[in-house]
Amino acid sequence: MTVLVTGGAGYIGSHTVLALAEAGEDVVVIDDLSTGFSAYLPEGVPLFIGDAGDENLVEGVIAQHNIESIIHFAGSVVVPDSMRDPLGYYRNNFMTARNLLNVAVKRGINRFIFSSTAAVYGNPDQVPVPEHAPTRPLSPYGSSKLMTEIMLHDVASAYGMQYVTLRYFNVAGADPQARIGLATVGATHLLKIAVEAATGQRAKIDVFGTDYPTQDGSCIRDFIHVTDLSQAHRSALAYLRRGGASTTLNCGYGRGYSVLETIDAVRRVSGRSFAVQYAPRRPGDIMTMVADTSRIRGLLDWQPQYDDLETIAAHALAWEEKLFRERHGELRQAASA
Ligand SMILES: NC(=O)c1ccc[n+]([C@@H]2O[C@H](COP(=O)([O-])OP(=O)(O)OC[C@H]3O[C@@H](n4cnc5c(N)ncnc54)[C@H](O)[C@@H]3O)[C@@H](O)[C@H]2O)c1
Ligand SMILES: O=c1ccn([C@@H]2O[C@H](COP(=O)(O)OP(=O)(O)O[C@H]3O[C@H](CO)[C@@H](O)[C@H](O)[C@H]3O)[C@@H](O)[C@H]2O)c(=O)[nH]1
Repeated sequence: MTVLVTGGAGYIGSHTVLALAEAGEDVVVIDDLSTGFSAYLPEGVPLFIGDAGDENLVEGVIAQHNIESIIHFAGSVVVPDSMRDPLGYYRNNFMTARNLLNVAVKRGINRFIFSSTAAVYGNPDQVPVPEHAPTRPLSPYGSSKLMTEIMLHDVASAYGMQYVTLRYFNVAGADPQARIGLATVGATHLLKIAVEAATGQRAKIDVFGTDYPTQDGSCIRDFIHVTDLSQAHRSALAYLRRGGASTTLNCGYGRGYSVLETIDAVRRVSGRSFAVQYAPRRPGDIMTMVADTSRIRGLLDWQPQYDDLETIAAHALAWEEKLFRERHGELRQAASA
């Protein structure tokens, strides 16, 4: 009984693969390494390098391994990039999932966990936002995820598949032991940029929009620690294995922090100050995004361990310092070779 994880070499995927492997699950990964890193997979986890939308590749992996469920992380993830390249996002998020589902149906795999996003809600009428709130994405990224959610629902109804769609809010932090973390070069996530500034890799951080009608004028986000999120995937898998009905669940803690508060948390845990520059609003940004978490807390056996912004910031910082040392060391070695 093996779990196929697409995008398992990426940020959230690698933390989930680690959580599954540590729990004794058999896991195989398909990843094209476009933004992922094979080095972040635990030893012994087979990696198939290629496109999760390549039906021949997926068929081959399923034929070789006794796959009982699929966790689908693979995709393109940057909201502003999707504004510039909508077709790329519809291809890599929607069409990849379509092909993967086609093979899953052919091979009779009937448990599927899908990485969706709070971006499907757009600007919510109600905060915290419940799962039944209207979905009005503001970006092609959010639309591509919503279209995939709808397709998954239709496929599951037609072929007797059970699924859990997880709508992640803002994922941040790193493995508490700093074994893995967010390593994407040029990542645009707020906490990543802030810890890059705190470690001197950036001269400043821009705050995109300080004129929102919020307490301090900046946007508000609900940050979830990546390790807690990885455990939510394990809990979702257990839920499906005990026959749980298909469902859609918000993944957050239910508390919002402004962009400025988040930057302050990084300043506090790092003890370092760095320049903060006010900049215009970023196209596609949602103003306030906070999860109503009653459904996930009611349905899954899931106990978050790191529900604290400073802990999230501290883990992100510890990982960034390690990554910086590693990359700096590599550069020095290359220069002296
Ligand atoms: N990071 C967040 O805050 C966040 C929030 C909501 C949803 N999500 C979703 O979670 C999932 C994982 O995101 P992440 O933050 O770990 O990003 P990531 O870029 O680190 O991970 C994506 C992984 O998928 C791989 N990949 C991309 N396209 C592929 C393809 N066609 N075939 C095979 N592999 C492919 C990449 O190489 C990478 O390893 C994505 O679906 C994303 O939309 C992320
Ligand atoms: O240098 C920066 C980076 C970000 N922000 C702001 O910080 C907030 C959060 O931005 P970011 O970290 O880029 O995350 P989101 O745009 O909220 O999107 C993230 O969270 C979504 C779910 O809410 C996921 O779907 C996306 O994949 C993930 O990138 C936004 O208001 C940004 O404008 C800044 O002010 N300066």
